[in-house]
Formats: sequence, C-alpha cells, structure tokens
Amino acid sequence: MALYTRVKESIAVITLKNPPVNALSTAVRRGIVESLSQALQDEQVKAVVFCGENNTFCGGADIKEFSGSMSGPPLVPMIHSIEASEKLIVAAIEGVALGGGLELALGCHYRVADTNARLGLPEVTLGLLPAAGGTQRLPRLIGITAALELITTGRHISAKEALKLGIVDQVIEGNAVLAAMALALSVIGQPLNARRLSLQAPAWVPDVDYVCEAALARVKQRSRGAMAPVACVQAVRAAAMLPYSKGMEKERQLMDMLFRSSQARAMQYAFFAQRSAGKWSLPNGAQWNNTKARNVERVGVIGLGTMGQGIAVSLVKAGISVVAIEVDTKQLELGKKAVTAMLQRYAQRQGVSSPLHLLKFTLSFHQLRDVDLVIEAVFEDMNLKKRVFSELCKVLKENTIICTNTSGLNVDELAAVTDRQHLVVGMHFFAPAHVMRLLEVVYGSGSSPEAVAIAMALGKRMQKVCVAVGNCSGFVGNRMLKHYMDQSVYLLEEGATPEQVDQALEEFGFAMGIFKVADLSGLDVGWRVRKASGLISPDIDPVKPSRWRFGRRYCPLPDMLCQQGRLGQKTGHGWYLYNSPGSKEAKCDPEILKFLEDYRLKYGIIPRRISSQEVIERCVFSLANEGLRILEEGITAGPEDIDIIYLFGYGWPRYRGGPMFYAAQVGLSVVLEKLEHYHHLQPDVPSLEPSQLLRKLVAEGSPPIQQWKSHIKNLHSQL
Ligand SMILES: CCCCCCC/C=C/C(=O)SCCNC(=O)CCNC(=O)[C@H](O)C(C)(C)COP(=O)(O)OP(=O)(O)OC[C@H]1O[C@@H](n2cnc3c(N)ncnc32)[C@H](O)[C@@H]1OP(=O)(O)O
Repeated sequence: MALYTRVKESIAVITLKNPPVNALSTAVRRGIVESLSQALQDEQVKAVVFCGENNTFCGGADIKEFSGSMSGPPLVPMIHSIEASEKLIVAAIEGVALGGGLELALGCHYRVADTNARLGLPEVTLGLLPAAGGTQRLPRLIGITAALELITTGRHISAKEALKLGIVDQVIEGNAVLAAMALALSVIGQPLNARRLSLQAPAWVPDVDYVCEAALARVKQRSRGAMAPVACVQAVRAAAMLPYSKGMEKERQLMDMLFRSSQARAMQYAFFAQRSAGKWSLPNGAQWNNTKARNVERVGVIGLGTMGQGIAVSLVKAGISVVAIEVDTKQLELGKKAVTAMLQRYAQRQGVSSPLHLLKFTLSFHQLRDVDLVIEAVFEDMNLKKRVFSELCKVLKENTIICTNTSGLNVDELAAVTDRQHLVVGMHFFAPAHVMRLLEVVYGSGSSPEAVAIAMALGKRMQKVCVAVGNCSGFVGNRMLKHYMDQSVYLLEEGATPEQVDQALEEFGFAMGIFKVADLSGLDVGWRVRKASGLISPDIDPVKPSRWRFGRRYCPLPDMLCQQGRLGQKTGHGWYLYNSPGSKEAKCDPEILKFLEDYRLKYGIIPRRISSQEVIERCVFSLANEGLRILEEGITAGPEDIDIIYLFGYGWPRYRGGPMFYAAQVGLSVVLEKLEHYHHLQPDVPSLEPSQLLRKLVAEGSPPIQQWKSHIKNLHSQL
C-alpha cells in the first residue's frame, strides 16, 4: 500500500509500504493512485514527495506478480499521471531505486538521493526491459550512450554516479525526505514542462546507428543468445529516433514479446532460486533461521597456490584479517607477491586505501593460534590434507573451525583425523577464487549446524553465492560435470570434433565449450584424479588403452593427450592449438583431427555425423539426470540449489535457468524418453540410465519444479 501524509501545509508525502523492498505490488500501485488523487484534490498541497518506508525507496515491480494474472492500476499510466501532475513532485531516494522504482522516480519532476542509495534498471537480468517508460525517459535524461550501458547491463550505480550522469538532482547525507521537501519548497511555482522527460525531444545523436550497432555487438558477445539485451538496444534506439509516444509503443511491443518468453521465466526463476539457496537447511532440521553463526574476524589460509591466493584476496577484500601459510620461503614469496599485486590492483581500481595491513605471511603453523577459522587450500591429495589437518589440531584454539577447499574429496574422512569433527566443513571455492561467485559449503555427517552457519555467513561476507551441499564424491557441481564430460569425449570417439561439440554448447548458451574449459583448467587436473581413483594403472596398454574400465565404457582420449604433453593452454596445445604456452586464443588443430581419425581406425569405430541436438541432449540430459540423483539422495535441499551452482560456477546460461529448470522446461517426459534412447544405445554407461526420481516425477504427471520437493522422500525442508 501507500501512506498519504500532510507534513507541512503545502507538502504531502506519499510513502510506499511493502516490506522488505517496497516493490510495486497491486496494492502499492492502488495506494499510489489513490494518494496522488488525494494530493491533487487538496488545494493547500502545492508539492508532493514520494518516498519508501524503512529508508528504502523501491525495489521495482513486484516480480512475484509476473507469474500470475496482473491486476490493478498499470505502471505506465500511473507514472504518466505523476509526470503530468500540475503539482510539483519530488522523489526522495533512500536505499534502492531499481527497475520500476527508478522509472517511477524518472516520472517525478526532481530526484534527491541519499549518499548510500543505489539506482539502476536491472530488468534485463530478469529477461525483461524497463517497460514503464525507462527506455524512453532515461535516454532523454542522460543520452543514449550512458542509457544503453545502464539498461543493457542492469548495473546498479551509486548515488554519486547517478548525480554525475544527471539522473538525480541532489545527493545528500542525512534525511533524503527532508532534503526533498526543502528542494520542493525552493522550486515551487517554477514551470514544470522542462522537468517532464516525456516532453523532451528524442535523444538523437548524429552517430545513433553506429552507437546502437556497437551496443548490439557488445550485448550479443556478452550474453550470447539472450533476447532481453537485444530488445533493450532496440527500445533505446527508438528513444533516439522517435517521438515519445511512438517510442513507448515500441517499448510495449518489445516487452510483450519478452514478458511471454521462456527466457524471462527462467531468469525470474533464477532470481528467486538465488535467494532460496541462501535459506539453507540440513537433513537434521537445522537451518538458516534457527542456527546462529558466531563472528569470524581472523582466518588462516593454508597453501598459497592459485586457489589459496584467490581465497586470501577475497577474505581481505571483505575486511577480514588473514594469516597465510606456505611450506617454504620460495612458495611463500611467490604467493605473497601474487596476493599483494592483486590487492594493490583492486585498491587502485576502487580508489580505496590498500588493505595489505590485514595480511600476515608466515611459514609457521603457530601463527594460527588466534584464528577463528582456517581454510586449507593445499594440493588435492587426501594424505597431504590429512597431515595438514592433524598438524592444525595441535595449534588451533579448541573452537576454531577447520575448512577444506577440496573440490571433491571425502570431508568425513578428513574430519576423522581431527579432534573436532563437528567443526569441520568443506568450503569449495571455484577458480579463480577472487572472481568466481560460487561457494559450495559442504557439510559432513558430523558437521555441526553452527559450523555450517559460520561458513555460509563467511562466504556471504566474501560476496559469494553460497550453497549448502551434502558430502559425496565431487559434491554437486563436479559430480554432475563428470557425466557431461564423459558424454563429450564419447562424442569425439563417435565422430565429432572438439570444435563441433564446443560450438553446439556455446550456441546453447554456455560461456565456453567443454573442451575450451578443459584446456583452460589444464588436462592434467583430471588425469591426476583418474590416476588416484585407479582408473589409470601401470598395466594398461599405452598404445591401445582399453575403452572399458571397471565394467563401464571409458574414453582414454584425455589420458592419451596428457601422455603426449598436451595439457591445454599452459603447454600451448591441448584439445586446441594456441599461439604459445599461456595464450588464450583457441584454434582448430589439424593434428588433433588426425589423432582422432587414427584413434577411430585403431578401434574400428566408423565415424558418423553428429548433430548439435545430439550433443546437447547427451551432454545436458546426462548432467540433469545426475542432478536428479543428487536430489533423490538429499544432497541438496532442492532443485534451486543445483541450478544456482550451475549458474554461478559453471557458466550455465542464466536465460535457461539451470539444468533442473531446463529439464522441467523441456519436459521431464521428453528427458526421460531421450535418456532411455541413449541408454539403450550405450548400455555400458550407467549414468545414462534414467534416475528413479525422473521416472517418479514423470509418473506423477511432471509437476512444476517448485513442487518437486514434495515428491522427494529424502528432502529436508527449507520452510
Ligand atoms: C507487463 C507488466 C509489467 C510492467 C513492468 C514494468 C517494468 C518494471 C519492471 C521491474 O521493475 S522488474 C523488477 C526490477 N527490480 C529488480 O530487479 C530488483 C530486484 N531486487 C534486488 O536486486 C534485491 O532484492 C535488492 C532490492 C537490491 C535488495 O537486496 P537484499 O540483498 O537486501 O535483499 P534480497 O534478499 O535480495 O531481497 C529481500 C526480499 O525481497 C524480495 N524482493 C526483492 N526485490 C523484489 C521485487 N522487485 N519483487 C518482489 N520481491 C522482491 C526478495 O525475493 C527477498 O524475498 P525473500 O527471499 O526474503 O522472501
């Protein structure tokens, strides 16, 4: 709703009330229309100030309402009547003015913002565009170049930047409502037409075509396959070329198309899935709102390789003191140099003072005696990690939490060597750890709810998107990825090339194809894991290695590449060819094509043409199938957690929602039918066998994803 108050004789305040972010729900829009009419009818009122309850102006349209039938006063005419008002209207922006919230403010005649306010038009991140006049008013206010950048990225900006761009008229420290009233009193009586953005001429510039083409090229490259950014450019172009009413017509047409799209549904699902992942729960009933996390101020980071460096940087950026440990002086110096350089670059970019004083580098475990939590980031070797854990217990305070950054080793086995199994959890960061947002917080069978709460809270403070997951080999992301990778190499055996597979995956929307990712990470990473797991043993024929291991189909191609020293980007060749070791531009390598031909000849495989559809079905459906097994086992609390892991850790296209959402959108019965088909063709690939949960969901009528939880026996509640 909206609250109408008369504060001074001549000023009325309309306060949006819809906690927590005062989203423009039907009730709020009704309240605004009624309050505005009251203000306009009251002869004594000369000016109106719009503000939001609890120091939050407005988080935009109510996203929850998008999935139902929309009712109540529509936003566009409501904002029009604000702008057309003969009485002066000022927006007092505190907290956030986002999406429809900022569009409402753009309809006001003046805007005052608190210094800490954040503004933006993030509709593009929901698969939409700012369709309450935002695409037409903003370019008229700040020009098309700046408007294109804000609207196509959905970036939130500070009040300071908004002032510089001309979006707000004043930035104040203190009470924005009082400042808005003071501004209103100082300008009452002045003509308003110049303040009505819809009355301004189109935002035309001589090079409008060039600017829009460049923006289009940028958005196509950045968000391959996403419709909303392209529509945003088209709408802003209309603001530059057309009179306001025609531009609004274009905005409406584009919004109609986006609003009904599966991409918008996927992105709105992703918005809520991200928030649901933060509301973690454990099988024993402990959850985010019944478990307290004590504060962490000092953290030890063990190992300053690439992962340890990134973790240390993220911690320091969050204002946390770090004691970083290495085994010898040389490694310590290398780590120190890298961490210091990253933090200095960060400080320079942000224009803040360098946070290096929060860091201590040492060779001695004794320096860890005061830390509240340690994150072990040593080499991925169980015995080494066990030794580190045992040593840690000798020096740490008795309530210090011990975390491991393993990417898939058994957390329980590690916890068993400590004197505090209840305080051991996994914190699986993704490389590079100072950039990637995902953090899997892995609870073992003995982890206490408090330890999980502490790790989740610490991750959040480090700006990570945290997902609590149970302990199983590879946890969630890597466990699923294995099946996707297996299918991709089987496709090579059967006739595909790395470029073909990657192209199909990139057209699907992945940021990078699987073979490019493998080259980037280094092929030796998986090689080492396969050796440790016994898949590669000395008795395997090096010339014609077996294509079956432990009774299952196995593809030795990646091992054969490693044997040739083709480890990916770092050696200048892997699945692709690079100009030099370390360079990033992947080129098709004729040697690989020849190698694949020879391989097929050697094993008597007759190559066949493989369609992009088959690539997607085999790679993506086997991934989703494993996700369903994970759900069945109760490793995550719901399908949303899995989708968030894929969106934030594995370059899954946001406009496809995540693998679980995608499976639901394609149709679970279609996924089941395809998996049955491929499993029939590959009976020695057990992971292609449809999971029990998939069969159950299909048998129960393929319920919408939001209802899956109630169909899964094991699942713990997040309510
Ligand atoms: C054809 C008819 C349609 C015409 C539409 C016209 C064009 C306008 C479109 C829009 O305005 S779309 C919405 C644009 N706004 C946004 O995208 C903002 C989304 N929200 C956020 O970015 C953040 O929530 C925040 C506002 C920055 C606050 O962040 P914070 O970390 O403090 O809290 P959260 O955990 O994110 O959110 C708290 C709580 O509030 C819910 N929520 C937030 N924004 C909205 C919203 N716009 N609509 C509905 N609900 C919202 C969020 O889900 C959380 O809920 P709970 O998890 O606590 O239940």
